[in-house]
Amino acid sequence: MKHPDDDSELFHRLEAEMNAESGADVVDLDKARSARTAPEPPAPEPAPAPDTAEDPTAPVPVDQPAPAAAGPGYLGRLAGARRRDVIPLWLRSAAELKTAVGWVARHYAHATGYHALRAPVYAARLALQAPTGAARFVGGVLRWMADREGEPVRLAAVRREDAAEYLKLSRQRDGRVRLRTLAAVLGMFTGVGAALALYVLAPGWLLALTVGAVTMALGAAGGRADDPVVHRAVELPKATKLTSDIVLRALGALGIPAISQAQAKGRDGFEFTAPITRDGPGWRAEGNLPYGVTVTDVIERRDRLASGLRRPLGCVWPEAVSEEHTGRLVLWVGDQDLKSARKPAWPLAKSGAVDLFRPVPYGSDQRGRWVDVTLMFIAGVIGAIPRMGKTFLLRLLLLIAALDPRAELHTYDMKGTGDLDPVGEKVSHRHGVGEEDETIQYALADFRALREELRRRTKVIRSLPRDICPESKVTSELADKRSLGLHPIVIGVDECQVLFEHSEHGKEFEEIATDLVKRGPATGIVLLLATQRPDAKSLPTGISANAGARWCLKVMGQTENDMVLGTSSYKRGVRATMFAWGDKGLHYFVGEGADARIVSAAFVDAPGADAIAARARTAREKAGRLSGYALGQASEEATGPAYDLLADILAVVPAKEAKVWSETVTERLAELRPEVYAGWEPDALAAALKPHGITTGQVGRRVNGKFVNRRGIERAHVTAAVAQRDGKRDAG
Ligand SMILES: Nc1ncnc2c1ncn2[C@@H]1O[C@H](COP(=O)(O)OP(=O)(O)OP(=O)(O)O)[C@@H](O)[C@H]1O
Repeated sequence: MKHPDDDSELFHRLEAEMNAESGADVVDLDKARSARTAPEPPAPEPAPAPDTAEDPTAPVPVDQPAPAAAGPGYLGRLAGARRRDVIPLWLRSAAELKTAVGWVARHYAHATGYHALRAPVYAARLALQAPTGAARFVGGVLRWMADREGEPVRLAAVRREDAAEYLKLSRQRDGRVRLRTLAAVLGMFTGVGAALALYVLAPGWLLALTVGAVTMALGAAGGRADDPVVHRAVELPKATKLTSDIVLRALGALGIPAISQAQAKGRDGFEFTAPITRDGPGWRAEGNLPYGVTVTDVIERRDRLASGLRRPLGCVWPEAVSEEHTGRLVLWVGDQDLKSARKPAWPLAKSGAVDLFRPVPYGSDQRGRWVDVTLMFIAGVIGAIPRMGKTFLLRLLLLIAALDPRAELHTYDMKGTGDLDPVGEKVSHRHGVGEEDETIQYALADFRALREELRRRTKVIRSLPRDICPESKVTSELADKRSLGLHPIVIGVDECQVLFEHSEHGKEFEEIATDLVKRGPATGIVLLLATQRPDAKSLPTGISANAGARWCLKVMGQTENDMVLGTSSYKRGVRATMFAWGDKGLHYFVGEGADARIVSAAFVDAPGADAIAARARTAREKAGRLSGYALGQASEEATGPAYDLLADILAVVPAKEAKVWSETVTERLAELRPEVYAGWEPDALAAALKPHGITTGQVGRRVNGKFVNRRGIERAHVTAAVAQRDGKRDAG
């Protein structure tokens, strides 16, 4: 830093005064600074020498003396050491072991089948080649007997006209030929003798076996190198082993100046901190990038890295290590592209139930290991551009919720394509499809009721004794107690922007949803929102900022990325923009108190979802937990194409008639739907209304000037029952 001369003088004087006051030595800062950059600082002294203190021009050492600079001692370093697993994780994982054993078994089963089918062809070809093989064998033996291998040396001696050498070689050859001829004749006799003995003495099968083996051996000897009889049953992919050279080559090709410069000077530009090892179905390299280079710089250039490694993009996964510095890179290179790699089957697809308070596997990471999610105590957002698997992911989470019979599901498919119907129709307490006014009203009534429920729950929790509810939140045990009504409530809304952007009720939806996101988790209410347009309007900041779980499939830009995954995620290298178009279901998952992880959601298609939902429904029926929308569906299914008594009553009793006699109602009903209501008496009507919680009472009317009292119903009771059943407040 430069000061104008006079300023500089003043600066130095002030500094000198301040230091003199504090009893410190006067130091020339410029010189002190230059000492820091001096190539070879003088050997550090334990205490400043007296002449240094007196001489203001003497450089001041800024580095600590050697013992202090050495950092923590041996024990300290041991305490802070990171121990590598004795048994690697992949070896401890039963699922991975099972997968690996399965692959090996399938590989050999395939190879056996392939060759067994072709065995007759192999036999025929070998038999055809046998004469050639026999000729080659005889020729080889004759050449051996004649010592053909020594011939070039003998000829060389002839060319050199070296008589002594030639004589020596000839003598040696004569001896060798004699011996070999003898051995060959003996072998021939033994062979022929053995053949004759076999022919005469051996059983048929042994003879056949021997002839077969000799023929095959001769056939193999008669083969051509460029046309093998047996071909490979499996072309193994050439997943090259990841070596340090390959990693360095790829890092050098990224165009990051610090790495390129280091490599130009003959250094590595990357310091490996652990050996490159197998990690699941791939290789793992770990090390330090040069000073100032961050893992984010590498993630940004993932496509170049893939090019440098000569691997498909879906195989190359650079990651940061959260507990280390920002230049610590873990590079995982899979054997197969993640999107084409076979996913393990979802454990809950065929059987099993869920306790929502415990972690449940819902997807697998790049290494094929299951990643868990605990749906309780979170509010979650799912964001992605269209067609990346957002709805499938939401449906998967709702299926998980459905498999806990205690959970009350509220499902809203605002896109209106029926993707959530498997869950909605079979288990949901409330289910709405489409963005029509009717659905919006239905959803609004439900949201309002949920807000009331939230308030009720907070009161219940507050009233519970500390020993039963120690953390002021719902527990699995509390959820079991039906009398408390604290069972999990899981609300899933696909294309939630339809609600929040609604011209009339948008604000109210936003208010209630924000409340549910903030206070819902502790009271056992889980709100899951999915949107294909993650911006402040479709996902209000009050909601996105408070969501405890975030799932982000492919998005196009930094704003959407940070909107779903949290502020600064993009900067920290958590970038859902790097997913390819084909990476369906692949997403970053933030939650479970862990750093962002790349997860490939389990794939459950519509028929699969139907089957799981049917299982969930059976479990609910057994537990007597089926309610609301799904129950309505059930009774309709059971009674066939039916009538809706309450709706019919509302149809025949106009709003202006607050109270009406039962006989009048039955008369009108019989007119409306004679095939159903003909012959109904007031008693039958009373009995049919009883399950809906509606009782008949005395209704007075003036007939011919006289006041007559008869049994009748109140229209308001019917509208209330319909509202309660359907959540339609405006049913009347
Ligand atoms: N986990 C997955 N694994 C493989 N493929 C998936 C997965 N999830 C979804 N897909 C595929 O992606 C396609 C799109 O999924 P989905 O309908 O959920 O997308 P979306 O993001 O909801 O689209 P939109 O915005 O149009 O509603 C599906 O047809 C499905 O085949």
